[in-house]
Amino acid sequence: MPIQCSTGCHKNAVLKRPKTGDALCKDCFFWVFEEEVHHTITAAKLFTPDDYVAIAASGGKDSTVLAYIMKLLNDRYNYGLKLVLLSVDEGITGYRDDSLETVKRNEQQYSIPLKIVSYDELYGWTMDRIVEQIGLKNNCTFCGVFRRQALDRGATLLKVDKIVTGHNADDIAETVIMNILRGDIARLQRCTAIVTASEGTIPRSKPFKYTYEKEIVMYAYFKKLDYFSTECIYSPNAYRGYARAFLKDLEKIRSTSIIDVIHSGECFSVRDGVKLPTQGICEQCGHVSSQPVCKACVLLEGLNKGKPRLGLGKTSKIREHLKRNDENLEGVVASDADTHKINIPKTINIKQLDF
Ligand SMILES: Nc1ncnc2c1ncn2[C@@H]1O[C@H](COP(=O)(O)OP(=O)(O)OP(=O)(O)O)[C@@H](O)[C@H]1O
Repeated sequence: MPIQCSTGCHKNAVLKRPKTGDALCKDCFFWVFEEEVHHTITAAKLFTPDDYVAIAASGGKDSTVLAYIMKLLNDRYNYGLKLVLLSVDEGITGYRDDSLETVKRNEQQYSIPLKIVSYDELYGWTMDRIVEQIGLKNNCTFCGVFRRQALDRGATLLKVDKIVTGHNADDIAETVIMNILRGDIARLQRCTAIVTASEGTIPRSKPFKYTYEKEIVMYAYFKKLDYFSTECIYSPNAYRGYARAFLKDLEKIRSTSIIDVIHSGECFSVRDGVKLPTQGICEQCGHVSSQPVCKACVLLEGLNKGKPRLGLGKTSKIREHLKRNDENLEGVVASDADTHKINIPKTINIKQLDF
């Protein structure tokens, strides 16, 4: 016998909400999903009228749903935002070129203009070439550091006021766990912030901070959104994979685990007097950095000097060498043994969800 939607709308339920366990029909699910994101946006005052906002768009499920919902809420609630899609082409043949085709279709489907910046034009390197140098291990470090800066650079070119990313509640909870396991209190303090903004950078926010990944997948599925679902061919998911697996296990026992971990992260505070890194400007490229030379410049220097592992080891030592323009970098370059990898799939198959 069909189960009725728990809102009392008299329609049949088609899903069980992962966040609350409620049985809902499609329309009521769409409504609660959209209203929760609207609540997150308004409660945190993420935007002001006339803001020009770049949606960081990879073509994946999170940023595709984000682009769709930003447009929907902007129209429904008259936020008064001017929207633009901003994509970074990391130069990964057979992956990013295909996902960018999806973003190009989204540009037409949602009538939001698109700007693409590439690692090749910004750094003179594509990820394909970086992987040729460094191999599959550690390549995510390059990609993550370069992408962060590339988004900033693209946003500066566009002269936007704000950037939004599709980071969801699961991503944030994983980051909390990773920072605890690494004892990284500086990042632990920052990682749950819904807006990150340091002087001289364009503020970034996460409207999906409280949105479960499973619900984003369901929303995209029932709305039949056009998104790219293949995993990155170079990403074995590194350390994050362990945190992800741990969180998924917790979620099976207790559905609120994701939000609970985020709340725990928010409750941490650093004792007065504990020294934390301060943000400054990179001496080489002028971008924001907590070190005299930013990580992107250190990594680039290594690539250009034919020492791609530079920057993967103890960064303080490497920066000293860079300062002295030291050509002999032996002994400061990380070995393969410094990293641990695990292969855990990131996408959720909608058929595996518990309806
Ligand atoms: N190449 C890119 N260009 C623009 N934005 C990106 C790119 N890669 C990632 N992002 C932004 O960072 C967010 C988190 O990226 P992550 O790599 O964790 O992917 P994800 O969780 O699979 O998200 P998505 O489903 O949107 O790809 C994305 O939602 C998007 O907003």
